[in-house]
Amino acid sequence: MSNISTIKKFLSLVYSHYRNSKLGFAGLILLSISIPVLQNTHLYVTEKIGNSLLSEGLSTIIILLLVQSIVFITSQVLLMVNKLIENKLTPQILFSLEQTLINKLARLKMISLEDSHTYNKLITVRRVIPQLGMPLISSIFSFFQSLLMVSGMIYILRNLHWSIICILISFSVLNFFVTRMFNKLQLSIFDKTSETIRMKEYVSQLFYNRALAGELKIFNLHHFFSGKWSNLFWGVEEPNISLSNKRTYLIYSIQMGINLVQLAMLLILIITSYPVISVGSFLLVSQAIVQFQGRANEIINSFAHIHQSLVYIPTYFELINLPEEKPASRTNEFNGLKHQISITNLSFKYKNSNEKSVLSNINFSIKKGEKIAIVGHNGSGKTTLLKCLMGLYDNFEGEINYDGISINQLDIQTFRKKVGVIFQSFGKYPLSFEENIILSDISKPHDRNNINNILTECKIFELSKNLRYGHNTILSPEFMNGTDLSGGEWQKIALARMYYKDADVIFLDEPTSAIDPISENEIFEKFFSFSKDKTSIVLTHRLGICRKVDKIIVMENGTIKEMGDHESLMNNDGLYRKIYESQMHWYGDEKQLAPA
Ligand SMILES: Nc1ncnc2c1ncn2[C@@H]1O[C@H](COP(=O)(O)OP(=O)(O)OP(=O)(O)O)[C@@H](O)[C@H]1O
Repeated sequence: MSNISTIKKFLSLVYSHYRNSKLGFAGLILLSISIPVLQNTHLYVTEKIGNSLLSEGLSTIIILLLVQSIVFITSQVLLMVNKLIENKLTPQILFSLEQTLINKLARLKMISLEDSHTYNKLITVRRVIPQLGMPLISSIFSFFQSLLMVSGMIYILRNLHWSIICILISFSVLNFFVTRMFNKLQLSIFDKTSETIRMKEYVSQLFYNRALAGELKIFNLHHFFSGKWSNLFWGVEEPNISLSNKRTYLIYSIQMGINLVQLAMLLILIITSYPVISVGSFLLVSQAIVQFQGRANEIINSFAHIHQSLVYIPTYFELINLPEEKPASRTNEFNGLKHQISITNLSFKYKNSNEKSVLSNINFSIKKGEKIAIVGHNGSGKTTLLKCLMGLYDNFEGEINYDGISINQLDIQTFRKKVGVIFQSFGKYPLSFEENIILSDISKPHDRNNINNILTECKIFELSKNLRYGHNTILSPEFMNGTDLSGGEWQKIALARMYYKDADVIFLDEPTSAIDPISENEIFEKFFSFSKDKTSIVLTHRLGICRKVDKIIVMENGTIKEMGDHESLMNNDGLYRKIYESQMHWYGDEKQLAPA
């Protein structure tokens, strides 16, 4: 895409959010024409005043002074209006650019959200986004405004020798190339350090993370991480400092050169024109020479900013154009499972996992209302399988069909409305106790009785009553009057959150890992009565629940190692029996164990 069309595309994106601010944009265009005209007029009147000092009467001089004041005040008023419009549009445009990005993130495919390239681009864009909105538009206006002024000044300087204009212009051209070179160097530093910047931000967040505060103290990690942070900090800053120093030396040297040349020109002007030159002409030409360079620098700076933005705008568009998870083919509404979920020859690999399949050739089916447990050692692929079944990854091989329809063709909105989940690392939001529960379906009308019933089912009704502000207590001690819950209490909140949603297919990824075995038993009894007609898939390392499910899937290295109910797997004398035997004392089940 050419630079012009990139800018056009970006401006039309910005403008599409501001159809109502037509007046503001029209005002900016009008102002960018009238301000330089007035400023050149001011210069012209200054010349007239200078020329009148010796030759004209007092009244003419007073009139000219009045005209000069009016021109000056009007241009100040216009500059003020210009600034007021910019003040109004700056946050609005920033808001719309950020909002577009946030909304895009919500629609991105899970696979993009787990890709480091996406995050590198995000960090770049989030850093420069404040420069891409109104500052870019201002630079475009300022570029044309300064061009207009410089043209006016060239007219004023027309009587000087052409070489003077050429020298002035050549300094500006030199400035332009220097700025361009530094922009390029800055960008390459930015590209090279974006991963380090992200790591630095991640490490610095560790110091503010309440959940890690204890671990950092006990393992005495503060020193280790602050050393790491310090290396990362200087790893990012050192190349910038060295570049900034080079830039400063060069820019100031050029500026000093310019000042010397300006001085030389004025001397030449005086020596060659004395005593013919009038005071007015001398004032005009000397001001024009100085202002010419100032304006030429503004042209360079605005151009440099436009040029720099042109480097980042494509990254913004790359993010905006990342594939979304809602292709047109997803038209089949899902109103709940009627018959079964069938998984045929399912294989999956992560983009960054060295071509190694995390799931290989998985085959099984789940009938409506069945309760399934998926067990297996760490890293055997359980969570990945769950994410595929929930439709979070669509780049798998094989088939996942809900009632015969491929999951990749189900309408996402209706499908997600019917799916409930508790992830291993579920959200612990700094919101009130009640908000933490109703988050799973915020569109549902508020029903206090329903919420209380759910709290009773999840054994947290008493807890909610004992909190300082009851249901309104903020579950985060970092905030005023906030409090925290234990790991097990948080898991009960997550269960309550899942119950609150009227889901039809339920996925639980280790929902009770932090709950004591007795409460776990009670919770599962309740869960099975709650989910009587629902289809549930539970991932767990604690096999107590497996005695109550219809089917157990035992996974190893991304494949299904065993499948069946508790009795048949115990008779198998395989992996399942081995894991179960190691845990059965938790469930008082020693007596039930028959020799294989
Ligand atoms: N986003 C990812 N990118 C690359 N590899 C991943 C990603 N997520 C998981 N893996 C890898 O896939 C394999 C299976 O992980 P998964 O989380 O599915 O296992 P699991 O059986 O749920 O483990 P656990 O019982 O510890 O939760 C692991 O080797 C893991 O390192």
